[in-house]
Amino acid sequence: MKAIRVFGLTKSYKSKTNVIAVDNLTFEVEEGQVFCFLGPNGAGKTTTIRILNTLLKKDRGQIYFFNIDLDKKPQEIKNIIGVVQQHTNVDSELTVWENLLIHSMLHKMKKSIFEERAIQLLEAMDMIDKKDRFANKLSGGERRKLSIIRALLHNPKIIFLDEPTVGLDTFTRRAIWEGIKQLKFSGKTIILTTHYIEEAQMLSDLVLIINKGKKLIEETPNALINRLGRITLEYQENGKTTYKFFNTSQEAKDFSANLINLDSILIRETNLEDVFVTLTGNGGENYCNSLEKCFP
Ligand SMILES: Nc1ncnc2c1ncn2[C@@H]1O[C@H](COP(=O)(O)OP(=O)(O)OP(=O)(O)O)[C@@H](O)[C@H]1O
Repeated sequence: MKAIRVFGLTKSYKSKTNVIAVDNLTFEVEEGQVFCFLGPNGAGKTTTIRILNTLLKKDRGQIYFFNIDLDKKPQEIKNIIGVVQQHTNVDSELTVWENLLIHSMLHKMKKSIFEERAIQLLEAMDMIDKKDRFANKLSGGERRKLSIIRALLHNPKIIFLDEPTVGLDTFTRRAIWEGIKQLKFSGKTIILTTHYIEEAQMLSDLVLIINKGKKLIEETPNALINRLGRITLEYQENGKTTYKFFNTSQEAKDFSANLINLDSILIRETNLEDVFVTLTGNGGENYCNSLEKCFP
């Protein structure tokens, strides 16, 4: 079953330059998948996510969550999604427990169900001993955990995580990765945006690469790597690094045999970051932005 279907989504900001932030975007997300948006700064990821989260109005396009039309039943959709925004937005003046209680009231949860679920999630996220602490006395990682617990409290079917691990230490980041894997295991659909491409490669079933508001490609990480070539030859010549992609190590070795006077040379496995940089040029002016050019 499709958890999300988006057709022709378009959004402009009416500023001096009239930016088209999202340009005729169409994609589908299968239930139970981890679906990741990748794109350089300003690509249109947050705009797309905010529209899907009912926080921003679109100009054009249709959006369905489990066949429910977002235009017709936004409240019904709010009840089946959980949202962790890019900037943690917990209420600093309230305790952890009070933050959760207010969320449960907004979602009209029964008190007994709220208490049971809140304790379960606080324990799972190793936050139970912080339950009576004011949110402004939590560390950045603890506040992020609180916003994740809050997003999960009403047991949503679809969870949006906008850069969930930015600024977190290695241990907290790994704990959140484990949490995402467990959510997927329990059948939840997860929409992830991240600038950590190794995170996208490790967690995602499907990746949608977006640049300048337009979809470039939507495939599994593995298929994207196969398109480019599974082996990367990376060499430095006069301080300039060149990357070449091959299907086998032997092809890479044969090619490198003809290279002379190199500063350094490395043959390694291709990763999703190589695909991303090839497709988007890391947001620079000479980005490829064309599948035919990038993957002839
Ligand atoms: N409120 C706004 N008013 C005018 N332009 C905006 C507004 N919000 C975003 N934009 C522009 O829309 C485009 C897409 O921005 P968006 O925040 O969706 O990108 P993003 O992919 O999430 O970027 P990042 O990775 O930097 O968070 C950018 O050109 C941005 O400058």
